[in-house]
Amino acid sequence: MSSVPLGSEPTQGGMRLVNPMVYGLVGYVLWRLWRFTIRPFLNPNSPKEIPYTIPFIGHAISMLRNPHALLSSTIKYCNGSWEPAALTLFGQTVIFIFSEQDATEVLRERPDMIHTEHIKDLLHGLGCSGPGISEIDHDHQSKVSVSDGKVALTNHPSLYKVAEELMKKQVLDRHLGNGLLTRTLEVLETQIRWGGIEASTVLGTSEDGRELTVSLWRWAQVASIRTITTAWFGNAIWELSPSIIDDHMHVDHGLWKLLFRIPKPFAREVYAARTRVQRCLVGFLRLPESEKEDQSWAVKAAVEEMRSRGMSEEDMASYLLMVFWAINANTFKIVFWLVAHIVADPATLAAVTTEVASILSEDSHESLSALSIRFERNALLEALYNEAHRIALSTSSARTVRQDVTINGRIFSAGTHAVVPYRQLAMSHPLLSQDWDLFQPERFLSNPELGQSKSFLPFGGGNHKCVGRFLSRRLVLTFTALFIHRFEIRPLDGIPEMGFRPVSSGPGSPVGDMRLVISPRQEQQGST
Ligand code: HEM
Repeated sequence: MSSVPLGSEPTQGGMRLVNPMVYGLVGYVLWRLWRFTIRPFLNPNSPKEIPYTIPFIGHAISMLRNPHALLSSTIKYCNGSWEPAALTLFGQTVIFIFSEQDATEVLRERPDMIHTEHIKDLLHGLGCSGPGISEIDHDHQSKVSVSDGKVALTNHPSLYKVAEELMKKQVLDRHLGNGLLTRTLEVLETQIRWGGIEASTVLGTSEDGRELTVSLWRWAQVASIRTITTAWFGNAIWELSPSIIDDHMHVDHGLWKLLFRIPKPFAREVYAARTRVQRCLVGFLRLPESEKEDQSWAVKAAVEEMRSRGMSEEDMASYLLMVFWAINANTFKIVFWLVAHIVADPATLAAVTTEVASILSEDSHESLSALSIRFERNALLEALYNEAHRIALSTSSARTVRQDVTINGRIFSAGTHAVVPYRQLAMSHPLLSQDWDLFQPERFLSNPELGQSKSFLPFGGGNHKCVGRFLSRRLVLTFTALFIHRFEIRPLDGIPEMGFRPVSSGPGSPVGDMRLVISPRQEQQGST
């Protein structure tokens, strides 16, 4: 048998294969050395960069799988210093802010950071065209004739700025705000009547018809979304689309797919739901004014503004879809967690029942608005409400850095994004983080100022703080108080686990449901 000498043909072919692999490996090692050792050494004031394995993809897969686990390990990697840390998500550098001091700086109104890049991404995800996004995002100028045939330039602020002011005025102006609140509570009240329970909420009826088994998750959705939507858009919207609540849920659930621009074949459900809501909103735009006289002032004014700018009906519908999503995305989740935690603990249920009964017995002729203020001022209800927000926290605020800026000694480079994840921000506070996974309203009861802590921002902070925070609080507390006052409640399940989406669109949602057996309280039939 003749032996094959070393260095003959087959080995050269092997070398050809091996060479690119060796070059690749060397290149990869050099890249890591540069990126995670040399560069940080040369830029000691940049936020700490968290190493990753796959270039471009960075931490995106971990973020999609479990955002909070990724952020916890990031904080650990920084030795629990709560320093800002940079993660890479699909080629973009995102600096996560964890401390109260840094969050306050990032959230305050400042020229070097903008929040509209994220609004543009959201609008794109909700189907708005390029020209529509540009109209919504850009200030522009137009010529107007002045005296003697002369022409002057006049400034038009972007639609987003105009519409943001309309929203603020709608909820914060005394007259407009009170009107909206009254309407919200009126509709809400009809959702918590034995005779007003929506069929989709009911899972079963006892033989004698005196008890119903209901889905708490569905009830929270239906009551909140129906209430808020009716108060903002008026009743006619329900005639245009009976499925709008389910469609909203699909959009909310799959929003991250729209934001990450996942192709349609892999995200059919969310694209189909988005199309259905858009069609409904186009229908809403086409309704004669006489059929939507009960719409809110802000929606009417925003539509007039969009029409005066000559926007297409489709882009107007995408803008309204963004409003529809923003006003409806979060409140029902807090309703769910608050009621779930109260009814799961007999002692808490008994205490709340007593408190609510005492508030309601004080003056039986009080308006719902006046009652809702008294629910809000009740120390126990307030502590429970804050604790429900704390345990479900998952909202975040995002800003884009326009030009290099130094924040508390760290340089944030132009083009990077800064995100304040409110769950981790709260975890940086010793009282909020203590026994994090346990529902302990006592932490707020014994420290009433904790609810105002700058580490506890479920509604965001700074200039873009949620405009619906007061309305949402009234709605959640009024729902909870009347629900507990009007029904005998027996939970069939324990409190479900909390699930979080890859791109947080608000508080966590339950994984599963909580079934409740309810019957009307004898003494409540016919009264409040
Ligand atoms: C539990 C309920 C809610 C939570 C947790 C919540 C949370 C938030 C957060 C964190 C922000 C700030 C986003 C940022 O900094 O970019 C925000 C903004 C906003 N929220 Fe809410 N929200 C809730 C309910 C509502 C309701 C009921 C409305 C409508 C009445 C509403 C309307 C808005 C609007 C219009 C903005 C944008 C404000 C701006 O950019 O200036 N929200 N919300």
